[in-house]
Amino acid sequence: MKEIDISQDRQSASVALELSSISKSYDGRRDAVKSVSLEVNHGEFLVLLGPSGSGKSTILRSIAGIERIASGRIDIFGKTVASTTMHTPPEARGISMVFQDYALWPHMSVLDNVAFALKRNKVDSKTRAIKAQETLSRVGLGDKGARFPSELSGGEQQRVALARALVGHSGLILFDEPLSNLDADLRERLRIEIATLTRESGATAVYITHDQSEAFALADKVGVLSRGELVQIGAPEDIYLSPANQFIARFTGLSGELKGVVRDKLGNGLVEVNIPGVTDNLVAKAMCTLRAGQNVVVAIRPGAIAIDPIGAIPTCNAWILDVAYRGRGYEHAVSIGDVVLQSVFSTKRFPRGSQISLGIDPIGALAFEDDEKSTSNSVEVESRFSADLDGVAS
Ligand SMILES: Nc1ncnc2c1ncn2[C@@H]1O[C@H](COP(=O)(O)OP(=O)(O)OP(=O)(O)O)[C@@H](O)[C@H]1O
Repeated sequence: MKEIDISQDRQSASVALELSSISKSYDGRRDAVKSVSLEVNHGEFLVLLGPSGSGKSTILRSIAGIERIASGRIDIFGKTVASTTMHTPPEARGISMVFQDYALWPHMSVLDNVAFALKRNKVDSKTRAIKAQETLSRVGLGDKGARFPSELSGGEQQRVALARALVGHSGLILFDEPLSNLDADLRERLRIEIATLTRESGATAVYITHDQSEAFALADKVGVLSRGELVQIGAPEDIYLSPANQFIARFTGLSGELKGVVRDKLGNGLVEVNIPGVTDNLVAKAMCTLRAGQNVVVAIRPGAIAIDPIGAIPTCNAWILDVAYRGRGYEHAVSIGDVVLQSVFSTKRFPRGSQISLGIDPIGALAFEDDEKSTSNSVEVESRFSADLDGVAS
């Protein structure tokens, strides 16, 4: 099988990867991926974010050639590798992959694992060993080349897998939740290494995860998936500040949701909302066309809430339900009306049971049309907030 020569295409094509309306079904009935189209530019880092079962792995495996698409087209560096009628096998797509279970060859030394990636490019054995050693040094494992994978920690094994992906300069690297088997501290360190080393190498990356803080930290561009559909794609800041719908707002981190009725339109895309029992003048950003009298759900980003705001008019009164120490400050759970807002950050500790006032910044108060037509505020919100996102809205 002739391998695709990407070296020339890479220089000419600003679009490194193009998915044109790809669909895939495993049982012939329900689509695991529904008509997904997107482009990734050369050198760009795309993260596909979605809950379990949203189709992330299916898209990644289709790009790699492990799965056949039912319809649509996949182009890599300007060459079609998959369509309804053709399928280039994985080994001929010129792609590197980093898996969550590392997928190293157990019988080969660490150096050989990395060097092996160069074998298919017909690089001579001496150059292979030199390049593999250089790349191992770049990932901080210059002294571990003679070991076998079983003699390394999980984090070190994942670094070897990263070195193997980087050494071949394949141009396109696919990451399949590579950090999910690692503990929190190591995850953060390796995330930084993946971000910097991949960018330094000039490779284009597609990375899948269900962790929104990981996605926002890594990506130039985030694609959000829900039930096999690409529901929004854009810069992390755009997705966080202007989520296309309530699902995306929830999935990317909320303190809570408040149900209310639009009192007035204020201009500049803002509306004044009456939240029964809480406040009659919550200023929120309209996320769709809204009119006075309309029922809305206001999704509140954690970074938008300030306790006892200084120099600003408070939005409402609230009570502290819980407080948790987080190193750089405290996260509070606060009760307003019959709603609990979580992850309300302050550098000051507010004791449980104390009454406080809350300021809510409209930049993180996102008003969506409420389909349920009820103004009860007893909605339960699964807050997936990570403190990492605090700064995004500010
Ligand atoms: N080999 C398979 N056979 C049948 N159905 C499958 C297969 N692989 C995935 N699916 C189904 O396709 C849909 C998308 O699955 P996929 O694994 O792509 O999602 P995901 O977002 O990667 O999920 P996770 O984060 O749990 O890995 C799901 O409904 C899943 O049950």
